[in-house]
Amino acid sequence: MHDQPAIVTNDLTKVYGDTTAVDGLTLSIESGTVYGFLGPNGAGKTTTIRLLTALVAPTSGSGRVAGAPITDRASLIDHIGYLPESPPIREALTAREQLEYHGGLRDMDPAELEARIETLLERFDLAADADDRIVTYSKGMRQKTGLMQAIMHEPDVVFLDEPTSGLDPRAVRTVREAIAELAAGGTTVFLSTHILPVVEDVAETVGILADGQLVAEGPPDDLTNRVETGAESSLEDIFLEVTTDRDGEAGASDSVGGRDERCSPN
Ligand SMILES: Nc1ncnc2c1ncn2[C@@H]1O[C@H](COP(=O)(O)OP(=O)(O)OP(=O)(O)O)[C@@H](O)[C@H]1O
Repeated sequence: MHDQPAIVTNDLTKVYGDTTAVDGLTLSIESGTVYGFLGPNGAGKTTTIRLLTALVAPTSGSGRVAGAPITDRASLIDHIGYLPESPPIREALTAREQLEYHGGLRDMDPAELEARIETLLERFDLAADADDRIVTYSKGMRQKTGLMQAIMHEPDVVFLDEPTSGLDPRAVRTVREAIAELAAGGTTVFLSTHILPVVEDVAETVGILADGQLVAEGPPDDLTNRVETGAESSLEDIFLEVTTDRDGEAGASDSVGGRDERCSPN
């Protein structure tokens, strides 16, 4: 696993009618790293994740995740975890029941499953609420339940779409620490978020998408050092610079950040 990139794509493209949601995306993401995936609304981030998790088929191009082709969901499924923006959890269940149900779907050994659930509930501060119905949970508690579900089978690669959305600062910190722990344990984390400080804190590499194209990529420090705005430069500066066109509208990719502008991740 460590000899090959965890995620590789080659010219990956997804077209919906007149919209090219993902446009010739070529990625190579090392195992055991956190990749921060940024982009304005509608840039194609969720579509990219749906391609990489075999939920939609590419129009053209190819990719592999944990060695499995992204067109082969059956091969891919054991290797990946996915926390979508709205986690697929059942309101009528308790968190414990939800996790048991999900582990059952994944054919996890029952004793191993129970131990794993206890560990996760403690880790995410949900042990005291684990036997209450999810319908009574706050947004943050639901988000944490979704995150536990995404990582409970210890996937090689986990895709997190806005994992800190709706969380209070303490819960954000828990999630940030969990992401760092996952990566330290060898899991590759593909993190899509609008919350730049979280990315700056945890990601080894950042990719910025605009109009379906990768317009900047590199370690956060390298990206921010490229912006000549003096001491105030930040990931927010680079984000705004590469996703803003000459008319000052977000989302264009043909001004500052053509593909040639990308930093090398190395
Ligand atoms: N199933 C679909 N059918 C048609 N168009 C779609 C579909 N899914 C996404 N799109 C379009 O593809 C483009 C990219 O959408 P996507 O949801 O991937 O962006 P995003 O970067 O995740 O946005 P956000 O940050 O707002 O979640 C948008 O123009 C969207 O309208």
